[in-house]
Amino acid sequence: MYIVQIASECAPVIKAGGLGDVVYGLSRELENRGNCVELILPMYDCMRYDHIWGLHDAYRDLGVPWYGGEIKCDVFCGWVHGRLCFFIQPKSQDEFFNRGYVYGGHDDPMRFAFFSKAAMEFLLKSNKRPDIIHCHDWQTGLIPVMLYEMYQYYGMERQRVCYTIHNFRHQGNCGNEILEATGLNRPEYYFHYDRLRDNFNPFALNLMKGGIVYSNYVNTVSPHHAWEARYTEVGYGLGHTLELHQDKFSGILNGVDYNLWNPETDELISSMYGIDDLKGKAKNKKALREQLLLADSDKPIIAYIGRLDDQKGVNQVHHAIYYALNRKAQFVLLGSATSADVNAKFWHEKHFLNDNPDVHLELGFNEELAHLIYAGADMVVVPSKFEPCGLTQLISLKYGTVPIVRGVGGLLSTVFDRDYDLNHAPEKRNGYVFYQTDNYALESAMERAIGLFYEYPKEFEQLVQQGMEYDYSWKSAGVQYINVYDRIKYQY
Ligand SMILES: Nc1ncnc2c1ncn2[C@@H]1O[C@H](COP(=O)(O)OP(=O)(O)O[C@H]2O[C@H](CO)[C@@H](O)[C@H](O)[C@H]2O)[C@@H](O)[C@H]1O
Repeated sequence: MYIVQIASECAPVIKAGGLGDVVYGLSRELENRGNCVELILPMYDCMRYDHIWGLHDAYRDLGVPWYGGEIKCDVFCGWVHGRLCFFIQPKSQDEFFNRGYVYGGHDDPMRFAFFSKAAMEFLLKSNKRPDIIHCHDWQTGLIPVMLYEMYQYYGMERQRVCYTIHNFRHQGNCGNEILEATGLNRPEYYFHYDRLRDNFNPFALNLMKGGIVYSNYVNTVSPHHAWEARYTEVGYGLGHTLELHQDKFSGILNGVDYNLWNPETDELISSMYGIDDLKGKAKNKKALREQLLLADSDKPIIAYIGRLDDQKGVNQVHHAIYYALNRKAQFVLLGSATSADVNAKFWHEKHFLNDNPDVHLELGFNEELAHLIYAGADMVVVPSKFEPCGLTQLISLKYGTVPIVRGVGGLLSTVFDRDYDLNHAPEKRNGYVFYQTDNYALESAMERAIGLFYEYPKEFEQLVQQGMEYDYSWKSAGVQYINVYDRIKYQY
């Protein structure tokens, strides 16, 4: 099968979070299964160009219709760790992707609507006719809309779209200028509730809703979150739309790319190790302490890695730092804030804790350090308010780092409480789970984990190994996505 992935991120060349990991890892898995996979991405100025091999011209002066005129784009092509990627670089004064950031512009819907339009023009004009176009999140929600309403009449009538939602919180709400810009026009048509009109703001279009309505198949990234999105508030207003389109909606649990995330082969950590030899893990703990200037001691290291965002339960992340310190544990945080106030709060905290030898807060994005933390920490906390899948706990399990998570979304489907999970035999349990959003719930789970570490080290080590035994690779998800593609390929 010929599959084109269109997305705003692909690790490691451009990664703001888990979306990038998934786009890369899934593409690799699909190729390993004998499919031809290509990726289309924006050409950001802030990409990790050192991860692109053989970057060269693929299409000069691609004319992309925009507001009745056109914007010329150059399309470059190169390999990102073996994946063939096309990068779209618009030549316009808007400088859509030359701003030193991936997201965060006041005109983000316009930037990514342009990207979506340009990706479709590129497919059309370079005569690429994939069996499947796989789009991700609101940034590419307009692609199935444009395919169905325009491009099928230009010769792309056989292409089918799979649309994956990684985060319902961000839906790409915008006004009807997007319709004018992309040439879709006809606001009276698109502003219908059955099409793109936002379910709650009658004056706004919703790009994610467009993706749901027009795609041949829609999924989110875990079965439990698929249920939550339909029936609880974490669908952020799209529950009714999902209900209407339930026959083409499901949840497929993400995998982790064990080529990149595997302590037995990871070159970014200080000492490689496997399930049968955890001495290497102890060396990484030492290396982590040395790198972050933490005191050498017998204490466990508890970590948090992730965006510092309301979704991730920032207040509980903050609480976890102090609880860990009170309970004789060390704490390492690696995170980048998504809002100015959270950023200020954690910078304040970093200064306040600067001289404490048991804590290190690293504010920013650092892929290399993330590897060392996964390898060197004993436990990781994930107190998310909602979590469509969550990769942190999956990576942690592979690195023998015990996850302490809130029981929501994909966290609930992948972490099984050592003391209380009645659905799994004791030897299949792999972490700690709490449910409520208050600090006591988090404390009780942390307390149990720290207690086991100090009081029953052998049992703690066994828990570590039980976690490492889990296989959360892309194998299973790869099969499920191919089944979806097969199902929609001949659909009319
Ligand atoms: N400061 C930092 N420095 C280095 N690395 C960092 C980092 N902050 C985060 N990361 C890395 O980024 C990834 C984050 O994965 P998450 O699953 O938490 O994704 P996120 O919430 O962004 O994405 C959404 O999409 C993914 C993918 O579908 C879903 O799993 C998730 O639930 C959903 O919210 C991990 O690989 C983590 O190590």
